[in-house]
Order: sequence, then C-alpha cells, then structure tokens
Amino acid sequence: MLKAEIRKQALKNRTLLSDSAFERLNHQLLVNFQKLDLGEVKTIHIFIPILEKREPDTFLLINWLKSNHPSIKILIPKSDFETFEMISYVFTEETVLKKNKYNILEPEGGEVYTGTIDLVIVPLLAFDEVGNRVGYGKGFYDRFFAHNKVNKKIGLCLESSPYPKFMETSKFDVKLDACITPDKTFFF
Ligand SMILES: Nc1nc2c(c(=O)[nH]1)N(C=O)[C@@H](CNc1ccc(C(=O)N[C@@H](CCC(=O)O)C(=O)O)cc1)CN2
Ligand SMILES: Nc1ncnc2c1ncn2[C@@H]1O[C@H](COP(=O)(O)OP(=O)(O)OP(=O)(O)O)[C@@H](O)[C@H]1O
Repeated sequence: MLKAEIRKQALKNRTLLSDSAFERLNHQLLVNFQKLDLGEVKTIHIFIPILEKREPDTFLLINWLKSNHPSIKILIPKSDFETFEMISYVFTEETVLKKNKYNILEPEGGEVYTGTIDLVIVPLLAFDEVGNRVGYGKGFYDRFFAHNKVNKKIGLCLESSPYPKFMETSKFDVKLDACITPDKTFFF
C-alpha cells in the first residue's frame, strides 16, 4: 500500500471513531506514555492536538507531565507554511495559544528554544514495523529532525498495529525510536 493510500485510510478511520471510543483510546495512550522512562529527559517537544480532527489528545500528556515532572521543559511547535519548517517555543502558564489557518493552536510570542531536545512526540497517522511514519505528508517533522538536535523520537498513534515495512522511503525519512499506541508501545 502506498503512503498516500494509508494516509487517506487512517484519516477516514479517525473520523469514524465515536466520542467514547476516542476518549478510551486517548486514556490508553496516556497510560502507555506514563510507562516511559523519563529519567534523563529535560526537554520534551510535543504537538498541541487538533481535537476536531481526532488527533491524539496530548493535553492529557502535557497535564500529567506538569503535575508529575514539573522540571521537564515543554516545547510546542509553530509552523511556517512557506518553508515547512517548525520553530520550538517554550510552553508555560503564560503562553497564549492562537489558531492558525489549519486550526492548529500555536504560541503567540514567547521564548524560542534552539538547544538539544531530549524527546520529540510525533503525531502519526500510521507507522510500519521498522519505525517509518506517515504524517500529513508535508515533511514538517523530517525537516525538523534534519535541522535540530533531537535525542529520541516517539510517535503517538491511535491505531495499534504497524503496517508491513513501507517500500516507498525517501532519503529524508527519519525513523522513530518507538511508537505509543493504545494497545502497546513498539520499540524499533
Ligand atoms: N496538532 C498538530 N500540530 C502539528 C502537526 C500535526 O500533525 N498535528 N504537524 C505535522 O506536520 C505540523 C503542521 N503540519 C501540517 C501539515 C499539513 C497540513 C494540511 O495540509 N492541512 C490540510 C489538509 C489536512 C488533511 O489532510 O486533513 C487542511 O487542514 O486543509 C496542516 C498542518 C506542526 N504542528
Ligand atoms: N529535509 C528536507 N528537505 C527538503 N524536503 C524534505 C525534507 N524532508 C522532507 N522533505 C519533503 O517533504 C515531503 C514529506 O513527505 P512524506 O510523505 O515523507 O511525509 P510524512 O511522512 O507524512 O511526514 P510529515 O509528518 O513530516 O509531514 C517529501 O516530499 C519530502 O521530499
């Protein structure tokens, strides 16, 4: 199956989820996220979800981090749709979020972070058995990994099974170290 077809199918599957199924899957993602060893982690880059598009509810993860790992610096992305690059902003109680034209909440002003990032949580539509990913297909995360120093990349996916290894890979594709799904976490 081509990535474009997988993307289409995964987007469709998401729209078919009932509210209660979506809530249950998000809770399971949180439980599996809580099992990660965050001992060495000082900075986490995490996306703010487009809940109306049924993206994994990372607010649950962010709130858990704030309560249980208050010393971890939380970074959120701001996208430039001309260059397809993302900039990292420090997410604090003072951060003002504003919707961009794609309905993504993004920081307005605040502190830009340019140092090493210990862990990036990556939004996924699907993934394969060796850690290749399918996102929206604009290459934001591939560019981000090419231009930033990142120690670990972990995907969040509402679908619990990997696809067979994608045949279609490009030199820009950066593999995940792990993928958290509602059923289990896969390590690659
Ligand atoms: N919540 C969230 N934030 C994120 C991402 C993401 O996947 N989820 N990104 C990950 O890259 C970056 C933004 N990437 C984007 C890539 C493509 C489109 C886009 O083309 N949207 C179209 C069609 C989307 C669709 O097929 O449903 C649209 O909304 O009209 C939007 C954002 C950074 N922030
Ligand atoms: N570092 C880079 N420089 C230039 N182009 C890039 C770079 N990284 C990725 N791209 C381009 O961006 C597009 C990404 O498509 P791909 O199907 O891999 O997206 P994806 O896996 O869904 O990823 P994402 O979630 O990052 O959008 C490809 O056309 C690729 O050539």
